[in-house]
Amino acid sequence: MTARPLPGAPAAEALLAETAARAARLPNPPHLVMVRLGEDPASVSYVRGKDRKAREVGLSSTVHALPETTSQAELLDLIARLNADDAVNGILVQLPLPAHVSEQAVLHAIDPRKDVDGFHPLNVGELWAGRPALRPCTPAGILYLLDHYGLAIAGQRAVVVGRSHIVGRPLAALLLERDATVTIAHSRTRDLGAVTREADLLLVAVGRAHLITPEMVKPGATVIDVGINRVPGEGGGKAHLTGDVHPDVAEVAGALTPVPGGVGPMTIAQLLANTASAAEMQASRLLSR
Ligand SMILES: NC(=O)C1=CN([C@@H]2O[C@H](COP(=O)(O)OP(=O)(O)OC[C@H]3O[C@@H](n4cnc5c(N)ncnc54)[C@H](OP(=O)(O)O)[C@@H]3O)[C@@H](O)[C@H]2O)C=CC1
Ligand SMILES: Nc1nc(=O)c2c([nH]1)NC[C@@H]1CN(c3ccc(C(=O)N[C@@H](CCC(=O)O)C(=O)O)cc3)C=[N+]21
Repeated sequence: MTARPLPGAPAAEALLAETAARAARLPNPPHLVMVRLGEDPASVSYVRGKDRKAREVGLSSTVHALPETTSQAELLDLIARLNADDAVNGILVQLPLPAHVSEQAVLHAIDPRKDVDGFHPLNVGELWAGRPALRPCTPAGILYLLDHYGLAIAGQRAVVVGRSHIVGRPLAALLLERDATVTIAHSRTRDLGAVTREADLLLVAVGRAHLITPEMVKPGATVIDVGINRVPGEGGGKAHLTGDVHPDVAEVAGALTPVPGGVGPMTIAQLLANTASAAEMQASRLLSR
């Protein structure tokens, strides 16, 4: 048996088309502002990809590429100006930040109504309370992908491997909201394979190439591979990307997302959908004040 592939592109295209239609209904194109510090190649490439897609769907997008040495005070000052600017609907500060800048201070500073990453503590709290709010892009994008392919969530045994604030924890919250029975595994989990083998729906966000091997997967399970690992090319050849899930898992799983081309495109599409949501909420607030 070989697992049904779950490519991100068709699901991402559907979400991007919905977003373009919502953007066209607003008086002005939703405006996303992204801020990055330094020249980390992965961050440069991700921000460029988001900026390009934003324009494709009729959003406006501005990138502030600041030097690595930018002080925390300067960054907080920029965020304050973006918060106060009614022409800015969404703000994203690319992570990770340099060590001299407190991630917590930055994420607290962003106006929760413009927090298109869903990382502000107010939005985190609303998420766990099951109330409407801006939701983190990778987890929300994964749920959209599951729905797009008609894969069941309610009543399923879901195992999330990884408990980061950007993927694992919010993903667990969204699955719980959709009535899955959720387990969160992490680096201190004993006998990881025994836990993952219980999963009808296995979602892996760790950042270790090929951590999940076939004997760790229940036959027929749906496997979502969030990991993005850069593997240097052999003998100085070109580097390539690989996931947290071993390719042989395709022989056991019922369905499996590829890396690249799986969850990554969903993250970008969801970010733009969140920007449209933020703009819609702000437009209705401006009308009523
Ligand atoms: N496709 C996409 O859109 C995105 C992809 N990513 C990718 O997803 C991966 C995870 O990212 P992120 O969540 O930010 O990573 P973090 O490094 O923040 O978190 C990794 C998590 O994995 C856990 N972990 C580490 N080793 C093991 C192990 N051997 N067994 C079980 N759990 C383990 C850690 O546990 P503990 O808490 O105990 O330390 C931690 O909770 C990365 O490859 C990243 O590049 C991230 C965001 C978006
Ligand atoms: N404030 C903030 N918000 C984020 O959402 C955020 C962040 N910081 N920091 C880093 C992580 C990572 N992330 C990805 C986005 C797109 C792809 C993506 O498009 N991946 C392509 C491949 C891209 C490539 O070729 O390098 C794919 O999987 O097909 C991957 C990873 C968002 N993150």
